Amino acid sequence: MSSVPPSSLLDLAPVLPVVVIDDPADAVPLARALVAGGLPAIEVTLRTPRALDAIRAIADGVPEAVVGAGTVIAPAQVKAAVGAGARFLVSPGWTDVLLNAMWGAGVPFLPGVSTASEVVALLERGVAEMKFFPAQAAGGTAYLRSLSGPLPQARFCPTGGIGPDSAPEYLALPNVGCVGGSWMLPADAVAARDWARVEALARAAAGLSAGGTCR
Ligand SMILES: O=C(O)C(=O)C[C@H](O)[C@H](O)COP(=O)(O)O
Repeated sequence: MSSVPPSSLLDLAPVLPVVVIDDPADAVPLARALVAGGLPAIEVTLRTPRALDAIRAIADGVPEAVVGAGTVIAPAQVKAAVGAGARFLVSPGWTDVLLNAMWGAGVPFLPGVSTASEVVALLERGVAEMKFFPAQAAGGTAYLRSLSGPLPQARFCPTGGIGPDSAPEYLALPNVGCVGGSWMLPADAVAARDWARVEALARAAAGLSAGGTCR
């Protein structure tokens, strides 16, 4: 089974796919397509009733993937996700209660922030890697660039409204490790189980860098 390297969740790949899985039977072929395309870290959002089953299926069936849970907003979900095999946790926002639960889980985590005060509060607690959410709506690259002056020690995975065209501009920022997004999993491709198309989109995403392509 793969484990998240001690260095950083943000350095596994330039793009972290954010996945919504309705049918756990899709989990393994979907994860295989992403891994084959060069995106090993996969965030399965806890937004569907069978999300934990999807995480378990990927953890068991695709050992080369690094599967994590997204949309984690309650301590009970932390426990359930790690129990299902999640190797990292991502939240859209955070509270002290949630942060304590994620600290206690023993896996890397990215709490969500969208303001400077939230960043400072996380740094105060010893957390320097976070999700910037919702990235485009909360100020995009201009906002993150502004944060990098006073708060250079904070590193981000911006997520929300990012696509292949805007990703390179995020990746060019000194405080961005990777970007999150769902564009490599178009709803019609998933509905049609067109895993070859998902793999091709993942491959293009994996090749993104600050310059545009070929990291
Ligand atoms: O559920 C969560 O915790 C999220 O992170 C929401 C994400 O922002 C989107 O699912 C991905 O954003 P899009 O690339 O705009 O689709």
